[in-house]
Amino acid sequence: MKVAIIGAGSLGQSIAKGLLKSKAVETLYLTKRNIDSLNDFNVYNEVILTSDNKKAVKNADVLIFAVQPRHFDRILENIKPLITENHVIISVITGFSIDKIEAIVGHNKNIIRSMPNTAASVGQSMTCISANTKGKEKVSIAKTIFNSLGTSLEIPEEQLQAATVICASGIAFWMRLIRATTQGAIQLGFEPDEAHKLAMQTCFGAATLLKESGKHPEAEIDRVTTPGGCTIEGLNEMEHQGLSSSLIKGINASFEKINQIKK
Ligand SMILES: NC(=O)C1=CN([C@@H]2O[C@H](COP(=O)(O)OP(=O)(O)OC[C@H]3O[C@@H](n4cnc5c(N)ncnc54)[C@H](O)[C@@H]3O)[C@@H](O)[C@H]2O)C=CC1
Ligand SMILES: O=C(O)[C@@H]1CCC=N1
Repeated sequence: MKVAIIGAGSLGQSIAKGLLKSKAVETLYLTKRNIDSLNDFNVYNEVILTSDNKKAVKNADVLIFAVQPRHFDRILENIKPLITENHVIISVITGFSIDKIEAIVGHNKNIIRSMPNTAASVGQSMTCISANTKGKEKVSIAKTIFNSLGTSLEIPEEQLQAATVICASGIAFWMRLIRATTQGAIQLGFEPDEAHKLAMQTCFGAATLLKESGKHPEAEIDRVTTPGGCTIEGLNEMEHQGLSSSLIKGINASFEKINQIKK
């Protein structure tokens, strides 16, 4: 597969690292206005760094757009004459609808709108994808790419804003929970690096338990909570302080915001 990442910034580089790690690409073009900061990628034979988007579009089959929303229209207009019916256009750009992309490049192009997260760089992204009518035939290509960076799920485009909150912003939400747990562990007497390790691995273990057992979180909670013990004491105090409620309210606030900034 010949892939181009147009706009290799923070997320674009996460995707590039994941694709290189999983050896999913034969050639990988990385474009950016100033490519100096991409020098770390020079060690890979399959990577071509360029600030020329047209060169990347001409030479790649799959185009992954990872620029800021405000730059996307102009970049698409610029390369539009070079986009063919064989290209697979994948956008990871927040809030930029398939309708808007079709209005620029045409309905007859394969368009996939996606929302990965930054864990793509370590092969653990949860990526949601939606396609236009023509792009439906190419969903399997997008899935191959995103499954090489973690797990993917095809959803209706109307749910993509919600998926952005849960999966993309979700990385930040989970980081904050890990940080809070770390702070709690330091208060209990652990050194910061030990506290961080305990919090991280316990979080990883909890997610892995659910993934591998297929159980509901509450079933795993029941296995930990000794009647009259310290776990239920802690859990109930967290709920009295609004743990679940504040997470749900935060998710809703984030969703309201993303709908306000939608293009
Ligand atoms: N799924 C997620 O976790 C996240 C998704 N996003 C979305 O991903 C997109 C990219 O976000 P970031 O990577 O954080 O942005 P960024 O600003 O780090 O990266 C964008 C890159 O595009 C480059 N660029 C600008 N104009 C260009 C042009 N004409 N040709 C080639 N490159 C050009 C910039 O130099 C920059 O390196 C945004 O649309 C954002 O909404 C952003 C953050 C997280
Ligand atoms: O915070 C934001 O608005 C973007 C969308 C998801 C992650 N970052």
